[in-house]
Amino acid sequence: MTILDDILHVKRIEVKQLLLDKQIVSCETIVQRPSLFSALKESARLEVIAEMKRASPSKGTIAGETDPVAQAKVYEKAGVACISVLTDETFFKGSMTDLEAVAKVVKTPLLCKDFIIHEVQIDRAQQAGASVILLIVAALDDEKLLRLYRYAASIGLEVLVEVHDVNELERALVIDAKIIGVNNRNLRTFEVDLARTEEVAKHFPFHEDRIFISESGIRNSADAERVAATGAAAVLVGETLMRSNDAASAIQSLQIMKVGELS
Ligand SMILES: O=C(O)c1ccccc1NCC(=O)[C@H](O)[C@H](O)COP(=O)(O)O
Repeated sequence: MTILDDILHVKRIEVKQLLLDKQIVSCETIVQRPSLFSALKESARLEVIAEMKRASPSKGTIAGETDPVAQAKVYEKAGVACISVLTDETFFKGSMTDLEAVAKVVKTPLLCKDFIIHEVQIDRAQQAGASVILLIVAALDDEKLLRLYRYAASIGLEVLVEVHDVNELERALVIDAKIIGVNNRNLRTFEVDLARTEEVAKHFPFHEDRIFISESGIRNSADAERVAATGAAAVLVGETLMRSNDAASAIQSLQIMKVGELS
């Protein structure tokens, strides 16, 4: 059993509850936000996807009392490409209320960071104001991955498809995922290793119209430079920004020029 198995067990219970909740209805894009894909494609610098993360299975409480609205405003002012809000309550102490509150105050692309296994969660994310959802390849079989990806796209959402290794990258490419993130965290040991990004990057079809992102364990500009060298368009950063006394400066130190863009 991995932490992912434990999380998915809770998600199955949550989905049953959501399906009973008649308030959740599919709705065409409620909030118009800029495209994450376009923002990352057009940028000359390594972009930051900044995460609102109160706690995690690997670290326990990180910043439990943080005001998500204040944090999101700092992120947006610092020019992040996207704000990610962890909405899982049981393992990350996040909530849909956090996402709804953030959605009201920012205009940037907004990622609902959760463990999605059913369409009703996608509807809920959109209803809360998200413009991007996460699909974790390790959590889904091929049929469900494709079905959820197509469903999200059909209601106007962008999808960050998360992989951990080259096999999962191949599965993401089979569904023609356009935005693919490598999570550097081993879900069995919680160890983070940026070599995961480097390994997957060797097999990533950069010549195609796709975006490559590195997620987890990014702490400083040296880490940013290391993953930027692989061809990553963005880093997804949670803990480092949540623990920082000056998140804006921390973000700035990660927004480095991409290799080949320096003149
Ligand atoms: O963060 C964890 O402990 C964790 C454990 C199990 C599954 C997922 C987990 N994290 C979710 C994330 O993807 C990260 O919050 C995100 O990539 C940011 O990571 P970091 O910058 O290392 O906080």
